[in-house]
Amino acid sequence: MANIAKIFASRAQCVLQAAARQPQVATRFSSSSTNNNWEYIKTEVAGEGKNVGVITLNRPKALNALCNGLMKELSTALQQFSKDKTISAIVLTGSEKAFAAGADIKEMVGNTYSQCIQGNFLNDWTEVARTQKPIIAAVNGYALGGGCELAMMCDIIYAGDKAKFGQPEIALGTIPGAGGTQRLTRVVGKSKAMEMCLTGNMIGAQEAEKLGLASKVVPADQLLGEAVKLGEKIGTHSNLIVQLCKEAVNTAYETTLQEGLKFERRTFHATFSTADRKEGMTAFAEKRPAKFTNE
Ligand SMILES: C=C(C)C(=O)SCCNC(=O)CCNC(=O)[C@H](O)C(C)(C)COP(=O)(O)OP(=O)(O)OC[C@H]1O[C@@H](n2cnc3c(N)ncnc32)[C@H](O)[C@@H]1OP(=O)(O)O
Repeated sequence: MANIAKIFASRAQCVLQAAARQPQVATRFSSSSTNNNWEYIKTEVAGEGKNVGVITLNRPKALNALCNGLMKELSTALQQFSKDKTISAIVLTGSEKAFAAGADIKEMVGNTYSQCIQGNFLNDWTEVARTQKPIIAAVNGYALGGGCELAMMCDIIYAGDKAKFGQPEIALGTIPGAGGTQRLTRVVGKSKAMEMCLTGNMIGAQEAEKLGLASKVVPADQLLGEAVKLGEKIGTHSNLIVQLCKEAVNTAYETTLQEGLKFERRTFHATFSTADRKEGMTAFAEKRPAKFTNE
């Protein structure tokens, strides 16, 4: 028992991310501190405290179809924001017409079975789901196929009121390959996931919210601002504890209830090895705002 507590405590120390956070105010963007030598994406930092990393998929002519080059840039940008101690949360967005219209059909049309197997096609997309910091998908327009799967790899989905989600791979003679049959089913249940995957029919933003796929629907032109505000709100808390909390929620999708409850309990116990847990509770008792140090 003591050993397990120690493992979790040391893990808590290992994932330490120091960052100065600022209170939530208006949304502000700046690209000055980020690398913008990208071909398929744009990156910037946003928020009053410049602690929200924003990645915009930027391949408008192909409705942000997720070609290899785009996915490689996305992975790199996610890794950069993950390592950046000033960043508390990441927003991933696209254009007003398309978050992403799926994997690039023209790029994969000539793929053979042996190439897919030997290259483990689409495996590198999992970088998104492996990211330790919270990622908010801000979805306007089409999120289809790999686009819907990409949104579901994020932690929270905010949808613009014209967003459309779907898994249309069946119409191409294939099936979802990056989580569409798995993550979607866990979120919306078998009947709806089966209907979407077997027909290729899209659902709108309101229905996505009703089903729990999106947590909020906002007017399209306010979407990015709302997503950044959410990132800023998350950033007012300890980055360290946010990371542990994200891991605990994600564990609910990976394991049995009993194992998940055990993981949660031990992670909860591990927070008692952190300075931020002590500070959070002390600040409450002293009726003052907490000053987290991510330790
Ligand atoms: C993980 C896997 C296996 C997958 O994701 S498979 C792909 C799943 N996604 C899809 O099947 C959606 C494919 N796209 C579409 O059905 C239609 O483009 C939409 C989204 C309904 C939009 O329709 P429209 O508004 O009429 O735009 P449309 O003219 O089709 O698209 C604009 C351009 O983007 C291109 N494009 C759109 N989606 C694309 C995709 N997934 N891959 C490659 N190119 C794509 C399209 O070919 C066109 O290019 P061009 O102007 O050179 O002809």
